[in-house]
Amino acid sequence: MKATVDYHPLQDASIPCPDAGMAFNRGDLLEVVDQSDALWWQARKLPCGTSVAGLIPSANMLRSKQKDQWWCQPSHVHSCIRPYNLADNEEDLTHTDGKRILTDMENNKDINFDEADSDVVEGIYLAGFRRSFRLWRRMSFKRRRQSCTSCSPSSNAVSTPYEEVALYQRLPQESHRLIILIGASGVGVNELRKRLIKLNPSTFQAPVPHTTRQIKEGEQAGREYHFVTKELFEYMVCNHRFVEYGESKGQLYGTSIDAIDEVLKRGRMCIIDVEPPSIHLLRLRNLKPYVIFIKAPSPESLRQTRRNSRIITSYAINRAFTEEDFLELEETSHLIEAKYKQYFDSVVVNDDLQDACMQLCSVIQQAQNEPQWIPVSWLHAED
Ligand SMILES: Nc1ncnc2c1ncn2[C@@H]1O[C@H](COP(=O)(O)OP(=O)(O)OP(=O)(O)O)[C@@H](O)[C@H]1O
Repeated sequence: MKATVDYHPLQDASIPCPDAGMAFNRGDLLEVVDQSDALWWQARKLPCGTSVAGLIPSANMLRSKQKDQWWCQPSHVHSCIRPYNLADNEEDLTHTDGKRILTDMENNKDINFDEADSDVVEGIYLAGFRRSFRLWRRMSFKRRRQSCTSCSPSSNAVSTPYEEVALYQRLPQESHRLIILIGASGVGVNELRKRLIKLNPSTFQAPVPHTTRQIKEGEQAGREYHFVTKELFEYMVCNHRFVEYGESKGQLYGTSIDAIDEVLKRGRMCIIDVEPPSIHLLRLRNLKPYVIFIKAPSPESLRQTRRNSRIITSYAINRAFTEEDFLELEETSHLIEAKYKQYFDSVVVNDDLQDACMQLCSVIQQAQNEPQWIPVSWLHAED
C-alpha cells in the first residue's frame, strides 16, 4: 500500500504499544504483513532490506481518527480550481502587491508575448512553449496561489488513507505512461522539458494547447495551438476535456486530455507540466501517469546557478531573477513538496542543468521500461 497520510506513533495516544509503532510519511510504500486485527495492522516499509515490521493503524482506524481531525490538516474542498468566469479577469490582472499587471504590460508595449519561444528541431515543431500559453499559466498560478494556501490536495485521503498498489511493467505494445513534471514556477520545468524534447524530438512530445485567440501569420492550426472558437472551448470545458484552462488578455488557453491522447496514440512519450492540483484529473487508468517533482536546489546553489538566467513573470519577459523571486520559488517548492509528495514517483533536483536533464532522461526511461508501483485500480481491464 502507499500511504496518503503521515503517521507518528509517538503522537498517538491510542496506540497500545507506542514503541512497537511504525512511523510513516505520505508516499511511503508499506507491505502489510498482518491484517488480522480490525484496528491495528503490522507492516514494513518497502524496500524492506533494513526495515522491520511495526504496528500501524488500520484504514478504518485512520478514518475514524481523521474524523477527530487529529492526524492531518483539516481537509477543504479544492476551491482554487474554478471554472472560467469573466469576473475572474480583474483578479488575473492584479498582483499580490495590488499593482495592476495590465499597467505593467502597457508600460512594455514593445513586448511581444507570443513570439520567440517556438522551435523546430529536425523538422519537428516543439509545441506548448509559446509565451502566451506560459504567461497564462503564470498568471493563473498566481491567482490560484492566493486562494490556495490553506487548500489540502488530499480530500481523497480521507476515504483512502492507504492506496493499494501493485507492480506494473509496461508491455512494448502498450502506450507510454504519461510523464508529468511538477515544480514551482521558475524552477526550470519548461527548460528541462524543452531540453528533453530537443534531445529526442521523435520520442518526446508535448501536447498542443488550445486557444481562442486568432491565428497569426506564420502559424499553423494544430501546430502552435488548436485554434478554436470561444463556444467550442466552453463546450469542451463543460465536457471536462481540459486538464487545465484559463484566461489571459481576454483569450482562453488550455491543455486538453485529447491533445495528450493524440501524442500517446502516435507512439510518443507525452511530457506535460501542470499545476499540482491537476494531478488528480490525470490519475487515469489509460494514462498511468508517472509524476516527477522538479525540486529547487539548496538556496546557495539556486542563486549561484541562476545568476545569468532570465524568467518570464506576469508582467515582464526575460528579466533577471530577483531575491524576491528566489524566496518565492523556494517557498513554493517546499509547499508543493509538503502537500503533494504522496503523488511523486520520482524527485529530480534541478541544480546543474545538464545533470538534471540527464537524470530526468534516465528516470523517464525507467518509468517506461522497468516495473513500477501503480494503484491497483489502474490495472483493471477497461469496462
Ligand atoms: N539548472 C538551471 N541552472 C540555471 N538556469 C536554469 C536552470 N534551470 C532553469 N534555468 C533557467 O531559469 C529560468 C526559468 O526556467 P523555466 O522557464 O524553465 O521556469 P519554469 O519552471 O518553467 O517556470 P514558468 O512556468 O513560470 O516559466 C530560465 O531562464 C531557465 O533557462
